Amino acid sequence: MFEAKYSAPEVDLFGERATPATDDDWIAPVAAGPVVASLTLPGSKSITNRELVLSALADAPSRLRAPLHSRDSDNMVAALRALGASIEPAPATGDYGDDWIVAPAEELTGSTTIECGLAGTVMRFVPAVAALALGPTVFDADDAARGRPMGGLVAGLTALGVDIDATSTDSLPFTVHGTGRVTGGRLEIDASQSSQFVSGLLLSAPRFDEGIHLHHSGTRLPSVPHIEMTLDALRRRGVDASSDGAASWRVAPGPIGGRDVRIESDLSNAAPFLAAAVATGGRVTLSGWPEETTQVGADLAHLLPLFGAEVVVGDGRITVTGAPEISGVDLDLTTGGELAPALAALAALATGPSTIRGIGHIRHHETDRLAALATEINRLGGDVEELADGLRITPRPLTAGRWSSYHDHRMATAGAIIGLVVEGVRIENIATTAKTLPQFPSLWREMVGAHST
Ligand SMILES: O=C(O)C1=C[C@@H](OP(=O)(O)O)[C@@H](O)[C@H](O)C1
Ligand SMILES: C=C(OP(=O)(O)O)C(=O)O
Repeated sequence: MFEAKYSAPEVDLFGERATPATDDDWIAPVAAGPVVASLTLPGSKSITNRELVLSALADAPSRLRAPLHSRDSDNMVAALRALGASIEPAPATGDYGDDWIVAPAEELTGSTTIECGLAGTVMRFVPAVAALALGPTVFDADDAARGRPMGGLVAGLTALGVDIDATSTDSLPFTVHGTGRVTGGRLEIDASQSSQFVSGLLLSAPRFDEGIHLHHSGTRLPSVPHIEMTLDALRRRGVDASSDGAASWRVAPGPIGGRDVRIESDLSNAAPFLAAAVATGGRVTLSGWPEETTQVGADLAHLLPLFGAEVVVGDGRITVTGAPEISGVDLDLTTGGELAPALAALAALATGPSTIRGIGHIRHHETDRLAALATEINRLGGDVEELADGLRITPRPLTAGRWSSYHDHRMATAGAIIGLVVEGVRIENIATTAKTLPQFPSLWREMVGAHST
């Protein structure tokens, strides 16, 4: 379970304004004017955790350069070590901590317990690895994450002949009784609740006797770019992996190569920082912005202009310049649901109404994000209506108040965006940002405080 390794700083974060209240709430730093800042963000959660899994299943050692060090990636490292992989630090080649050298296990062994924490990538990617290990592996998670859906993955692995004990087939905890091999072959699953069910099967599939020919049978498929990220990561390691239709994928059996991989910055964690430029009419530059990527956060380059911002991408950087006013938007975010909290926060500060659709699945993220965003924005005086698959946001003047995080890093950072321009927003459990960005409070302070004009 989570230890206080990544606690929020208790010290003054932004002059007197950020002195913590009598409880542990974090007073969101208010921008004294347009925020003008340049930053580099740590590595991508989604790429780091895919590369860790592939490195642990590879046929030779790998080096991961500039990986993310956060609670989600630490949980992934611990999980793969528990199954027998060796993961050792090597001198840093990035700004945010050691590289990793990963040596695959000679033979994966179960008889262990894996704590997934709050990480969807651990609970959805590692069960198939455990099926390839010999012995039982128990999977559990924080109470807050035990309710996250697992049904599509459990049903898929079970259909492949993997023995899984569970009190509920749709959630943790459960035990995977690994036998050291999985036959694989043709499989149909319903991944409408999470693309991670698909990625979790594809990542281990080169090690299945017959690989996999996977079909999604549900009505909708969220977060498709994350499936493309999985296919891309497999191909870069020499695996024959492809999609043969919008909801069908093939991975051939065969070796996964060891690689020297540089992890890109996390472009989804870029969302609140770039949103700060939009919220304050300022200018924020992030370096480490890849020219080509499968990260859905790259879509911010065309999403933020819809709010009135100007965006320039090039030379490994993105610069977002906010306009004096924020426009309302009408967006379908089916492919990029993890960007929704930051964009909903901007919509709440806009001059006109917004609708964000295609994100029913984010009810299954760290919390029901549609309900959480509506509740928290409305608590500050906003007017947000929950739709079946999205939010309708009508801007109203917002006032000071408490913002609950629901153990959700992106809820905490959405509150920080609003707190830039609404004095007295107190964020409960800012430490939950450690899930993917332990440096959030200090980077935010640096951005707002040191560089405001
Ligand atoms: O595979 C991944 O790394 C992810 C897939 C997406 O999950 P969903 O398909 O559940 O939205 C995304 O929202 C999550 O943050 C990361
Ligand atoms: C949905 C998210 O996380 P997870 O990888 O835990 O699903 C997220 O980071 O927005």
